[in-house]
Amino acid sequence: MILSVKDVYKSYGKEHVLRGITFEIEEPQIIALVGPNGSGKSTLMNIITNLLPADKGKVTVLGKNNRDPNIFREISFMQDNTVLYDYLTGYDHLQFICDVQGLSKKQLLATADRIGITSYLNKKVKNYSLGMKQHLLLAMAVVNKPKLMILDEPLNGLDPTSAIRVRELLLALRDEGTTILLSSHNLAEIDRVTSSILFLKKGNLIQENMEEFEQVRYQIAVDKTEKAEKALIAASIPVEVVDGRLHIYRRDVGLDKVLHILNREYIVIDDIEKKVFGSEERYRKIFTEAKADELVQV
Ligand SMILES: Nc1ncnc2c1ncn2[C@@H]1O[C@H](COP(=O)(O)OP(=O)(O)OP(=O)(O)O)[C@@H](O)[C@H]1O
Repeated sequence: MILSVKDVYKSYGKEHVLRGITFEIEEPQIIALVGPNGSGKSTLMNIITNLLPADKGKVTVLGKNNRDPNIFREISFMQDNTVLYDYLTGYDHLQFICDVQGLSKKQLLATADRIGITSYLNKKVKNYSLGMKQHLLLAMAVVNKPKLMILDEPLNGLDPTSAIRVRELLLALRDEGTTILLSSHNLAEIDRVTSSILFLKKGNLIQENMEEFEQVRYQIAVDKTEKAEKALIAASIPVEVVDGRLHIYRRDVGLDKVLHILNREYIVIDDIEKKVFGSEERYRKIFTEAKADELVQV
């Protein structure tokens, strides 16, 4: 078991932020924690890493109680950039972690190189841009080669090139066997990296696998819509016609089969558009349409 969170409650005064959160991560993967501002994502991450005590509940990290300080040899926690010191350099920050954890200078420099921060490693953090700070925080989270990384909004403030780099880094780390629990408001990026999402709503958790809700729909414009629709229905392919375009879900059939049938009927294809219904649509459904009694406690 990589992470087990059991029945965790947390209130600030009368505000009940977490109302019995339970979930487990068994296999290495990237899993996202998603919810509106103030829904309790940072609170949950702080509790998992024992920076904040829960009112009730139990957290086990890599088989150890999260109160065991030794867990930080195998996990890391990337918080927001308020944890950085303006008058220290990036190198100083990394060196501190390396000193505490007995890691070599070679490992420090290799990490800086991997994250792409070598060119500004010796500058003071007060001169860093938001993106540079994010990269330093990531380097600090990676340097001890953790089995579990907990990342609070790692994609915040990154330009598209940096976001692509960080996404590739996260996928590479996952392939190396690292489990990553990350919070993000960037749902398009989440679609690209995660296999599972934990939606936090009103203190409860709704856990969903991307495979289960992600849908791909092809919208095809053809010269003879009615003829195409009949041919597809005759081949038992479910199709809807919306605004003169054929709508077909990938879960029902492969695109190659559809194209084969249209070709066979001498139907000319003007345009094909692929639409992915991912976490953004799911988010909208959960946070704007779902009623409280639809919430599933996992
Ligand atoms: N130390 C604290 N004292 C009192 N209330 C707090 C404290 N920390 C957080 N809260 C409240 O708990 C709720 C959850 O905050 P939290 O920061 O965990 O949310 P979040 O999902 O991480 O938000 P965001 O997406 O904006 O980062 C908010 O209503 C916040 O005001």
